[in-house]
Amino acid sequence: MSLVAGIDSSTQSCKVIVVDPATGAIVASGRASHPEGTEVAPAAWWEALQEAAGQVDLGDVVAAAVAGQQHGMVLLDADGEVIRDALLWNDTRSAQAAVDLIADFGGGDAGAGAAWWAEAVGSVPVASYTVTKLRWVADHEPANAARIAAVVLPHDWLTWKLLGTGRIEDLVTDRSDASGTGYFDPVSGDYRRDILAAALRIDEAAAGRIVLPRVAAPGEVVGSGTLAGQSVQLGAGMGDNAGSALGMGLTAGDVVVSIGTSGVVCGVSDTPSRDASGLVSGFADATGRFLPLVCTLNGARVLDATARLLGVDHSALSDLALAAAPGADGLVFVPYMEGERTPNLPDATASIHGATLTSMTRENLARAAVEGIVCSLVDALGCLTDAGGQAGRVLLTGGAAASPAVQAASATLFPVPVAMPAAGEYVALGAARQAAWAASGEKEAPVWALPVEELPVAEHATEVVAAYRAVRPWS
Ligand SMILES: Nc1ncnc2c1ncn2[C@@H]1O[C@H](COP(=O)(O)OP(=O)(O)O)[C@@H](O)[C@H]1O
Ligand SMILES: O=C(CO)[C@@H](O)[C@H](O)COP(=O)(O)O
Repeated sequence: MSLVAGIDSSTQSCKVIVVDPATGAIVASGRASHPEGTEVAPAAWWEALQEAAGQVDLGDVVAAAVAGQQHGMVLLDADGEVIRDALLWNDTRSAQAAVDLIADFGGGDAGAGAAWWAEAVGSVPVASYTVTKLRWVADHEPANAARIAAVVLPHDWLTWKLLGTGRIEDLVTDRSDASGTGYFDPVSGDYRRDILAAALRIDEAAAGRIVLPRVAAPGEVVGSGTLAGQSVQLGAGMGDNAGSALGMGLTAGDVVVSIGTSGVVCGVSDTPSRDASGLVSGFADATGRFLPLVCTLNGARVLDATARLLGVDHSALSDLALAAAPGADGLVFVPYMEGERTPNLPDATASIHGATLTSMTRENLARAAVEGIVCSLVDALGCLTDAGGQAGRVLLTGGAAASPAVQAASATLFPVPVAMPAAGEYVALGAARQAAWAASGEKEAPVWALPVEELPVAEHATEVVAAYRAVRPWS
């Protein structure tokens, strides 16, 4: 039987799954960790991919695709060598570059600049986007900037490594990941060389000579490559959030809430999003549609830190949280531990409110951390719907979705029903689905069932969200 492989090269790890293309059933999986930090040598992703792929039998695999963490800036010189470590989506050093780029295109006026960006590329820059990282390199590392021959994203670079030609002219990407760069218009499907030029402070002729990966069509075979010794056909790959949307076969009205390193709320749409407030990113999906998305910097790692502090594992942290009453006896945790992206508060820190001699218990702290993350994503869902997004149901996914306490808090805090897709790696599954699509040569992706469990509809704990909103540092 012919099989396909899906790869999820995300912030903390690389996962490889082997899938039956007829049903979408996962027959094998492997995983390897990525290094800590917001600045990473791309070679570490390649090593992790080899390690994870080495854990599974690829003998019958005929096609593969890579989904990757979005926005990371990978700079290549004319020989295809990496110029400096990649700056990841959660590296906030380019926050001022974002402010400057907005002002530059608004004649010095931030509001006009934001409107210009939303119209030009669907999103208003924040530190996460590749374009701001390029400006940062131009301003702080001119010698590196002068060597740039190609700019790619993590998934583009891995796909190119799998293709194995070593020629930067063979770099390829897809519309979903290109739409997170800040210099690609997801509506026209064209790169904006004028924006690239402005970001790097070079003229447009020079920007025109920089190789940007060719934007392949959804379902296209971009070439043949080698995955851990196995010859495979390669799909174009995608950004990881477009991957989970494709893996779940997302339809209008269903909203993915992912609690991985990032917190993400997104849905598919036939129409582009152009939110000049900057809260909603107007990305593309991996099928030819759009993927309006709200992303926070503080997802599962807030629970990692809380569990570490309390000296417990995730299972015990969940037990502690469930032992406390909803609202944690007034303890409120605003989880902006890594600064925040939505809202754009790159220098923010986390804060704990309502601590008294009685409320400051281990149970309440665990509960407040869980509720803080979920409330930040309730805010994110509000951003999406305020901008016109539909939300009939939440599909909860990402590493922290395995926590019973997170599931319980989600069921009571989101204002719409919450469902749990059956345990699975949906980003990698989306990549596998694209690989199956490419290998089939069909016009549409194969249809795979999505088993879900609806979480019991509990009474909505609006007072918990209200208590959170009363103390978060914005309104
Ligand atoms: N049962 C759990 N409860 C809470 N957090 C968890 C649990 N299992 C894993 N995590 C956390 O989820 C994160 C990994 O999720 P994942 O979606 O794979 O992240 P990413 O895609 O960003 O690498 C880690 O921070 C991990 O500690
Ligand atoms: O920046 C974004 C989306 O805009 C993040 O969602 C990254 O794509 C990283 O994803 P995870 O590793 O947290 O899944």
